[in-house]
Amino acid sequence: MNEITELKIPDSKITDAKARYRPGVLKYRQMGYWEPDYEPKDTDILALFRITPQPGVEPEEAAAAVAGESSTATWTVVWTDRLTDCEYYRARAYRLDPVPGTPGQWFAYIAYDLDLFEEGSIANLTASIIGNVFGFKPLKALRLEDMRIPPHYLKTFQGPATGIVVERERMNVYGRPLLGATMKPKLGLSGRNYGRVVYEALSGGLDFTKDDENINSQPFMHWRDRYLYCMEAVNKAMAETGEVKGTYLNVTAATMEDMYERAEFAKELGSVIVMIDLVIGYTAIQSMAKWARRNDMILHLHRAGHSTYTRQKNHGISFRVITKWMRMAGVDHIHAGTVVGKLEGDPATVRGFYDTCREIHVPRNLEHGIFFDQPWASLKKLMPVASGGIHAGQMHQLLEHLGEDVVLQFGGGTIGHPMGIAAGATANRVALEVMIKARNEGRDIRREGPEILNQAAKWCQPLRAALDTWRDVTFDYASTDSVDYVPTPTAAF
Ligand SMILES: O=C(COP(=O)(O)O)[C@H](O)[C@H](O)COP(=O)(O)O
Ligand SMILES: [Mg+2]
Repeated sequence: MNEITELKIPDSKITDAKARYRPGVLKYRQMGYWEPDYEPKDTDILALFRITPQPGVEPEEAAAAVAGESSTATWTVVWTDRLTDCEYYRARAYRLDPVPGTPGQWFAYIAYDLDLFEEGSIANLTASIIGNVFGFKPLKALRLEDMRIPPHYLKTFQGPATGIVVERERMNVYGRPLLGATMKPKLGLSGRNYGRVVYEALSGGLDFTKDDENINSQPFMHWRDRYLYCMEAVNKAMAETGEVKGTYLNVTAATMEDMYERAEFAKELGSVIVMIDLVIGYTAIQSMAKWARRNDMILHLHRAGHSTYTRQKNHGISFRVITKWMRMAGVDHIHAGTVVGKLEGDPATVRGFYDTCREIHVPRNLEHGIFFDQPWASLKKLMPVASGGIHAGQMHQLLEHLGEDVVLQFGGGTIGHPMGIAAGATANRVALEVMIKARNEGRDIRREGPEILNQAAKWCQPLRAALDTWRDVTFDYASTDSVDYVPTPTAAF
């Protein structure tokens, strides 16, 4: 019989110092990482994990393990525990709720003291919160569903470099979504042909065109070539239409130095916007956000790669958390889903992402997957971007689901138009303008939308052709990333 048993140590937090700091292995609960009575402080960073414990692992122990491994604990008692104010620094799992309708999964709430994190660093925040724990053996799966970032910590971040209000002022577009197009084919066009597409799309009525996520500087089109032809197209389209136009020049590259060089050239050529991909990493994103703020540049973020870890409900990170981190990191645009397009997008879940981008204060709303009240502490608003398999025939649905502060981006839905690229752009612009007008006149666009489009198609041949080509195209598949919420009057939230 060993001494620990002799001391009759409890299965919960051990208060006897001799038993607690004796060399050996303790349960995370015994080390104090499960504290159901804990009242989170206003300054605490809160995380909500969906945990799926291995068979035989109690949910309290699994939650305590996540709190422990993401803060001060390791698998065994260490001498240095006694040199640390563990009582203060320890993260605490303080609440567990079974996931409605999903046996074996739990929502675990964990509180982290502000002192555990470096100011203004997404890298530091994430190295704790998602550092080791996702590979932890007692868990079958783990998902970071949501976080509450207190204003005290938010205030150490820059937030969006430009923000929705100033972006609208720079673009001189008010009262309607902005319109864009992603270049297609993604890869293989020469710089000159690429520039032609930009010109056609912008002169046809779009506000923006954009590089796709994987257009950087390949052998078929080096970046300087692309930037030069694109900006020639932008300038020509602006002169012709009298409107402000932009093209997201993707500055994603292998090193920060390369990205800065590309961004500087974009600025020199007069671009109002540059673009980065999520795959460059949090630190690079924050660096580019600071560069964008210093250089009066709108910063577009393509969420390339996110679905590798955001889409499955039981493991990874919800995109609502990525959205939150990106608003803190300081980008101005973020791809946030279309609902009706070709890519994953449950309506309620997407609504939660959009609120996280655009609201000054996001109240807890379990139906939209929002677990915490989130005040945004004056960080500017982040413009959501709807992109992926959308077309003019869905304009009423897009407006209904996504609202007005959004960029609607039609790649195939512009460049695939049977009458040409400029006609594709015109079809989208006309569809948008008539739908906004109808909405402003108080019409029920959800019900009357198709008829409103048909009426406009009588005088707008490009819109007629767009509707004839794509009207029946829908992507009806079940969403994988839906919200687990069963409304009951007695729900103890
Ligand atoms: O290529 C496209 C859109 O092309 P198209 O308009 O031809 O479908 C974008 O990269 C995706 O929409 C990104 O997805 P998300 O916005 O979900 O991150
Ligand atoms: Mg793409």
